Amino acid sequence: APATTQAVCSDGTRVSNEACCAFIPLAQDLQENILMNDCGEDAHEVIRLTFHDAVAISRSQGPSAGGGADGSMLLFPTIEPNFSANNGISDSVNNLIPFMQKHNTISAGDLVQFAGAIALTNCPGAPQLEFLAGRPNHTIPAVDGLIPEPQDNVTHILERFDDAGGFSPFEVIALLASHSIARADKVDETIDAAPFDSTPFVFDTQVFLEVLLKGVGFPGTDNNTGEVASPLPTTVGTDTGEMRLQSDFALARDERTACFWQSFVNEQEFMASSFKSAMAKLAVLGHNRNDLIDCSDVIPTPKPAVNTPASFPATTGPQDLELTCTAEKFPTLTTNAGAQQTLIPHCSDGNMTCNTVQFNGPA
Ligand code: HEM
Ligand SMILES: [Ca+2]
Ligand SMILES: [Ca+2]
Ligand SMILES: [Mn+2]
Repeated sequence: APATTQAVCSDGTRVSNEACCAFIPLAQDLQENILMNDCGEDAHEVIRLTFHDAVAISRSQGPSAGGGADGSMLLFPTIEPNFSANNGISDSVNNLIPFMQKHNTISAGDLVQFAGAIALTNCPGAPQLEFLAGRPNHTIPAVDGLIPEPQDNVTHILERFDDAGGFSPFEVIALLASHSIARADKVDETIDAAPFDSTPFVFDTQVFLEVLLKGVGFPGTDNNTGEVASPLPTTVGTDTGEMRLQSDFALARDERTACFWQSFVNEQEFMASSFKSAMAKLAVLGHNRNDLIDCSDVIPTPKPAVNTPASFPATTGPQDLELTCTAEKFPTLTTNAGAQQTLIPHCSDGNMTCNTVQFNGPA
């Protein structure tokens, strides 16, 4: 039977609840004014913000520690963005603050999670996230110390995710699919936008492969907290070499998580659906799902996957794998041709300076 719908928005979109209509012009505004249909820097930063807003909640410390996915980062822009684990988050906070005034029926918590879901649709291969609306604006700033840092050990990271929202080790690794579309600006302040995999504009499984390879060097300086050697460190001009976070390195090799990590290599659908499930949990931290309205029908279909299998980047190969999961067979993958490391482009369109937006703001 055809799906029944409860409301038709002014642009003709059919939605299950009239309350979802307000998000359609917001999506358009976000794309036109910050995201520009690109899986670039601004999209990445907003996706990181969904995590840093949501994970700041604690089952052991109780409600006074923070309200989870509540938009506190936007509502208290001079407090949380100053925590060291949030270094760099001010860019996305300042970019989103103007949308609170322009779309003032939408709460800050909804804005953050919705903007992240829209940003993700710009990344080929990403899942269409669930989006639930109705997070209230009554909230408090989170306390410092709740955001995982790359120098944290595996025990600490797994305990933090459990304390935040009962995430399993499998769900933690699934969430790190996000590092397939991620670059670091602050871990090494001497370089800009150091990617965590060779395809930072595509939501693919390369990050799960590349973090398993032997590290050979650093894209910038070699003495940064939370960074270890990467397999593709060559930097030329604005094309910054790959950076590896110590936390990703450790999670890929630890006996509690290595098999989960390895299980995502070259498994695009499995990775995307596992990420989607874990993100559905993250996005409602601090709320009861049943109090929210399902507005998933306002999230567009993401750009399709590129559908190239995972492959060893040129200069690397199976001999560089550092596998600790013995329970699973590692997939057979091809190696890209080339005697030298292929540079990782700085912009998704191949240009040296990218189309990015930065609004000034209080953060
Ligand atoms: C163990 C947990 C995690 C740690 C230690 C961690 C750490 C980091 C660090 C240090 C950066 C670089 C920030 C900078 O220097 O600019 C980063 C970037 C990023 N992280 Fe994570 N992260 C974790 C989990 C997650 C999760 C669960 C998400 C899910 C949404 C996420 C999404 C991102 C994104 C999208 C970026 C890229 C931002 C950009 O390119 O500007 N991270 N992460
Ligand atoms: Ca929050
Ligand atoms: Ca990627
Ligand atoms: Mn960045």
